[in-house]
Amino acid sequence: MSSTVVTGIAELVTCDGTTTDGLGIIHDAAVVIEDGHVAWLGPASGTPMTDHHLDVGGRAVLPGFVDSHSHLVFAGDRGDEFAARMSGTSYDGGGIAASVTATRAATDDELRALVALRVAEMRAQGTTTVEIKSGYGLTIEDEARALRIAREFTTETTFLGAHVVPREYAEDRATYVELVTGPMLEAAAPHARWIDVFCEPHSPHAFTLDEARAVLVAGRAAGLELRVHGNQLGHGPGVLLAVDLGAASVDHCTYLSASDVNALADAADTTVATLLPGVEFSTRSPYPDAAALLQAGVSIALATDCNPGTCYSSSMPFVIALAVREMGLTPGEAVLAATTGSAKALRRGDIGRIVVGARADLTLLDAPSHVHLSYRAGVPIAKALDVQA
Ligand SMILES: N=CN[C@@H](CCC(=O)O)C(=O)O
Ligand SMILES: [Zn+2]
Repeated sequence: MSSTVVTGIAELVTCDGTTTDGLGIIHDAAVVIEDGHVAWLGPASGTPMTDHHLDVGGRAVLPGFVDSHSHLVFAGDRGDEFAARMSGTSYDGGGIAASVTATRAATDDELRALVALRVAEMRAQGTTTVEIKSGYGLTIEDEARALRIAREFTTETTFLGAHVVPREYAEDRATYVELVTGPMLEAAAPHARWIDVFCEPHSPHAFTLDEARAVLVAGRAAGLELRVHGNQLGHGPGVLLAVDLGAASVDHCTYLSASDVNALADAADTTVATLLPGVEFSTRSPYPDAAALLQAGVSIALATDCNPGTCYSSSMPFVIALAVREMGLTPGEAVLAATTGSAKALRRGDIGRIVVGARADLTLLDAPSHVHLSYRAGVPIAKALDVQA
């Protein structure tokens, strides 16, 4: 087994929670990596002997970003829909049908190549773990296919047959829910860790509280863990449903009532509120107050939601910058939400922190401090660090 030491780290942001700000920063640090895991870290003066040496030249090193919400398995483009929104058209999920048509028409190899490009784009911006949902197939075969392809890139795969009710079932929603909770779930479950549902009373295409509950209960019975798209387009029951069923995460949380916030605070050990500010950006929606959520004791995460409709950005640095500028987080709070917070949203203890024994998933900034992620918004300073060992 070979080992590599990374030196020249001006600021090592461990996110290990040992300092009051949670960032656990060590200046002039080194990290030793063995067999893909962190074997040692500390001040550079105490560096042990290793087989290989990488000097990063006075830059900051962070835990790799964890993008805990994405929809990367799709074909087609909805730039026209985005342009129309920027001229005042509002989003209601109706455009998902266009992505379903394009995705069904794509070959396996075409879809695989598209996902590979998007995952590479993420890695080039510092993301080392990504969750990928299905949801643009909406037939038994197309959902299973999306998950099979997603599994080639990540273990964090999510069955989202309950993304929208497809056009062909618009007049018979109950039959579609039976399909999603029956044969489609059976075909999808072997390729998925999670099940998700778009619970949204403000969209005629999404699922009601009762439908969403049925989907999640069936998914859990099939051995899947739960996540929810909730409270995206207006106030609704998604957050309370997620908390009630002990979901790992409820995502969007754009519109929250006081009782939603209280419920999330009470459930902070179990259910994370995953904020997706790229969606507010791309749909011209109000940003949720992330600082108030932290103040209330809610566990928060940040993710891109990379998808062809509400946010075609794969960039965690963009999301971090938005969270700081528009949602009231400090640069450090935003980094924590994009690393340990989103690892918690995936119930993963082996990522999102740089500690001995964790996976050596590291992000290198072409800058001396994590503050530059939001200070130098839009500048490509972050990338996943490839280390031999
Ligand atoms: N809201 C539901 N699903 C996606 C959008 C999907 C789309 O518009 O293609 C989201 O998370 O925003
Ligand atoms: Zn989503």
